[in-house]
Amino acid sequence: QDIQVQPSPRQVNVTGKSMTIPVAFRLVGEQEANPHAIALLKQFLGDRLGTEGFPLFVGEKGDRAVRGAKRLIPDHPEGYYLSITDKAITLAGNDERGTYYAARTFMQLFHEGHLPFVGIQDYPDVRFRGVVEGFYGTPWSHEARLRQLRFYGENKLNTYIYGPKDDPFHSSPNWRKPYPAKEAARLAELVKVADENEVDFVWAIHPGLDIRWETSDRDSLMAKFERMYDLGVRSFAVFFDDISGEGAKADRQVELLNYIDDHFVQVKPDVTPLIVCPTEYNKGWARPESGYLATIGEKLNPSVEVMWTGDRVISEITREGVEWIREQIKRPAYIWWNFPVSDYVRDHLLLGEVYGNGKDIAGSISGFVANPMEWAEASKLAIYCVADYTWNMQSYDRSRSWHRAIRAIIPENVEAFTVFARHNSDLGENVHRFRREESVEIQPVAERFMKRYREGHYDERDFLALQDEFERVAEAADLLLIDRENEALIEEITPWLHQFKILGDAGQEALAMIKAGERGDRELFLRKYNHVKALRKRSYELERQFNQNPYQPGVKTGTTVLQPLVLDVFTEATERFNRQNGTDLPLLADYSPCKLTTNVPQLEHLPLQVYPSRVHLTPLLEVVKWPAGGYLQLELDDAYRIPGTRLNFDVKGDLSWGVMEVSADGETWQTVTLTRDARGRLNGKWEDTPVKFVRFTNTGEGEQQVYLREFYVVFSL
Ligand SMILES: CC(=O)N[C@H]1CNC[C@@H](O)[C@@H](O)[C@@H]1O
Repeated sequence: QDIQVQPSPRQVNVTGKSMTIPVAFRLVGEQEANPHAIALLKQFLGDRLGTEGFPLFVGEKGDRAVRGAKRLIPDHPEGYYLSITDKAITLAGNDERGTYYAARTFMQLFHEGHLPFVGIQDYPDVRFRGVVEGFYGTPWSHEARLRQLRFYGENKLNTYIYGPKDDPFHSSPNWRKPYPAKEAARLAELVKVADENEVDFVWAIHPGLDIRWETSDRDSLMAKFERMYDLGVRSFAVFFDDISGEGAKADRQVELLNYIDDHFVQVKPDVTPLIVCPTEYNKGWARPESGYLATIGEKLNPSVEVMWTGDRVISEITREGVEWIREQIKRPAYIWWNFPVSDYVRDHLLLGEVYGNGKDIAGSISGFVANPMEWAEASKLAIYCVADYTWNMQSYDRSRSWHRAIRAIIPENVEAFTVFARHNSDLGENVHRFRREESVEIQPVAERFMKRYREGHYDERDFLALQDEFERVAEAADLLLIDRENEALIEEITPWLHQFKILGDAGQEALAMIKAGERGDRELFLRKYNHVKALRKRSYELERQFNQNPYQPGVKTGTTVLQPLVLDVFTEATERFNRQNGTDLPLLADYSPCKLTTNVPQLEHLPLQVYPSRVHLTPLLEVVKWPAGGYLQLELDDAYRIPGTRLNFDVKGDLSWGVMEVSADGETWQTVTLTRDARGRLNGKWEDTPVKFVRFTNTGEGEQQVYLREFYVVFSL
């Protein structure tokens, strides 16, 4: 039968035969085997375990219990040999973790009262596999982390890197300070549960925002690592990402890292290799003239792992890309994959398939950890697939893995969640220009239908297919809203489920407008028209109510295919009705009264948040390199007074290198006086004459490195 094991094992020999599950098992090898594997088996087998019964041999290579299998155990870290015959069961690890993984696979083979006769030889492609909790935004809760660690144990992920950007004891201002007692106790519990699930709990520190290259700060960092060691932490990382100025200097960073390696990691008996996230962590930012990567490659102790996000901040990982960086840093890169992280598109859920990474990169990397969404349960879809991909790349099948992930996460509502996830996977326009497929199956139907509808002869089968899809959307939302099997997941996605229900209803009603219009049924048409407008209004209100944050507030769903389809159908049907009836029913406002132009590369695709009388630039999480002469310009759709504009670049020095100006025609400009408030933000206004343009320019001599924390313009007629 089809042996379904997650992640997909390397070598599986099945005989096609099986046996009914023995009523009793007796463990052989308990004294020597990995205690976590033994604990897992005892918990799983429960009262089936006894002194009599079917023999279950468990142990590591060299242990007596599994000496007969010695030659069959793969000679790879975390490898294992598993066999089930009518005589005995053997779970033999190449090391302790391998035995644990053999037990995890064994547990998955129980199927409908039977155990298959099978021989499995298995081991992972990638040495370090897992998750880096490294996003901006609300850090995961303690309970969410505990659930994550157990999930990693189930999926043979061996690494969890604790590095939430907004934890003040991980980053500034308190990285020098010990955790308060309550947080310390929680971290100690996480370390314990990680250990039980054979996961390395890596504690990361992010000192670069304010580190001083003096002995005192070096000692503070060492002291903090010692305290984390006392809490049980045995794996450590230093993140130097998203910083500028003093902290970004490669030679200083290397000096500190080598000191930590020489005086902490190498002297402790049980600490795994140090991991660093460099400041130049992607190829788009690597500047050979800076010599940064060359310094890392030549001077950083070879035992230190160096993280890398790929060719860009958010990017697919390719063989060419990992070979390039390997040359630069003189070691395999430890991949920090920025997916499904959504801290730069916070109004979207990223529930789609994991794809686009090379299947030929295993030999060129040392690790692969995914940076997830702040929505821990929702992130499990992608994490499950990353576990499958990093364990056995060649056999990885993006669709099979994704469907299995859904079944693993919400087994009672697979169909509904599949519909929901299909239409919540793309990011929409974003500053990193990273996109994902969405609504793949229905997209060609939607495109063909709209084209032919506009031409006046759509295919009824397409109409019915779209109607059916919108019905499924509405049904899925309601089924998931009452789901109680994974309450933590439903709690996270509830705002999006409400939005999804509205989308399903609006889609059906917009299609009903077409039929009413064709039948000349004015009264019905107007009912449907008003219902769609009401649904759109409810959607906007929901956007203002949930998931408010200073970056991308609100709740977006189906933004790539279904939402545009509803708008297109509504608009076309209403325009036809107006023509046929001489009416002037208004269309749905979906305009943008503001256009951004810039010559600052990192700002070129910055989405705008447009409100009736305000426009905000989406704040950026990374350091912005603003070249001399670099400008950012907003063009409004009309001439307005500017009762207020605010700028916050979070720079310590003054902003004498920059100037804010306004113009009515884009030719003659007037300078706006900016005054700094108590929080260092620059405020200005222009009420003398109405203007259409607002711009900010680096009029200085050199490049400036700033954080785009806030930039908005309030305008009024
Ligand atoms: C190494 C890295 O990607 N650092 C940052 C900055 N880039 C991506 C962002 O979305 C963050 O989540 C992330 O923590």
